[in-house]
Amino acid sequence: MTKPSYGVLLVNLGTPCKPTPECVRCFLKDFLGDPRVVDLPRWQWKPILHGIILNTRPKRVAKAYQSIWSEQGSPLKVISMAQRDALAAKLKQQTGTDIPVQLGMTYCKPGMAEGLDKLKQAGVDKVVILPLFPQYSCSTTGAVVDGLAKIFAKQRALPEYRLIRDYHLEPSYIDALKTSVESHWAEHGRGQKLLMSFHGVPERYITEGDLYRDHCEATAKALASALGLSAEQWLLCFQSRFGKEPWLQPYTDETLEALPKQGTTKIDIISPAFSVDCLETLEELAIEGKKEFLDAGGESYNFVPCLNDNSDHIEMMAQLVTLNAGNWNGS
Ligand SMILES: C=CC1=C(C)c2cc3[nH]c(cc4nc(cc5[nH]c(cc1n2)c(C)c5CCC(=O)O)C(CCC(=O)O)=C4C)c(C)c3C=C
Ligand SMILES: [Fe+2]
Ligand SMILES: [Fe+2]
Repeated sequence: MTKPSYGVLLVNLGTPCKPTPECVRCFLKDFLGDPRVVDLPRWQWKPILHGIILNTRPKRVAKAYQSIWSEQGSPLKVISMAQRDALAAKLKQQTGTDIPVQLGMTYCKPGMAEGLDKLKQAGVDKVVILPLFPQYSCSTTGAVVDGLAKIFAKQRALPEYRLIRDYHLEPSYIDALKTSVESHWAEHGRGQKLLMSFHGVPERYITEGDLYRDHCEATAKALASALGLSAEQWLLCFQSRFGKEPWLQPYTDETLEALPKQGTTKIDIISPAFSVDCLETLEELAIEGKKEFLDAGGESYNFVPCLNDNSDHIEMMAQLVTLNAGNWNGS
């Protein structure tokens, strides 16, 4: 059998293995313990994390996970694995060769080390690494790079690797989002405004150099323009704030509460920063966001799912991978 010329590591954030307070605690300990995510000095953050957050948050968040859990497990992991399989099939169809694709997550299992090991066992020493965060942030893609450095620090030989830092303006990504919104409109009708709700980060990360806000704004403008929306027909907002310092604004929850009072009672909402549906979309937007909007006087609230394993999303990943593999293709 011919050796594959390279492999692909798809990376997503991570998720608890079970929707129980114990597993959520273990996930939050790993995730919120990463200085890329919460960058406060350790002496200040560790007592808050271990003394307060890990004792109070897991019970509440486990309930939220239970409301979205599927028979196969956490949606984030289940859909990411479907993406992995679909991408491997697409690459085989396009290149005629078996290009191994593995999933690795920054936190919890399967980890990036496990994914890289499997690629090594498949015989590849060249890897395209695709973090599934379309917009770069130090708190996501930055954390992936730190995680890789920790793994590589324990190895004598390193694979050759190419990292796709972001794809926030990739035409095939914008096109896939456009198609998804248009088919949603065709099926469910169209609201007065399209809200594009991105995961937030502390505002300070941006003033200190994170590219995230610029990337979100560029994605949002490109999508609005692809859909032919005028300035009054769409809004950019940021969800999931955490802690006391200011995060990127406008906040999604405050926007949802304010819109009906301003005469916007029918909306569609999409979350382009997430490659797969997860707690932040299925619970925070599709369940809680809807309640907030309807309670504030809204009449119609339609959540547009993430691109997940849609064929044009997988096609986009295959394009990004083969482009970045460059001279590895066929080597
Ligand atoms: C505390 C700081 C946080 C930063 C900074 C942050 C950035 C960030 N996160 C995502 C994507 C996801 N976050 C998810 C869950 C989640 N995020 C935070 C906190 C920060 N995120 C917490 C505490 C949680 C867990 C839930 C909770 O306790 O409220 C998820 C979902 C995981 C799942 O299992 O479904 C994703 C995905 C991005 C893209 C981002 C910065 C750009
Ligand atoms: Fe667990
Ligand atoms: Fe998050």
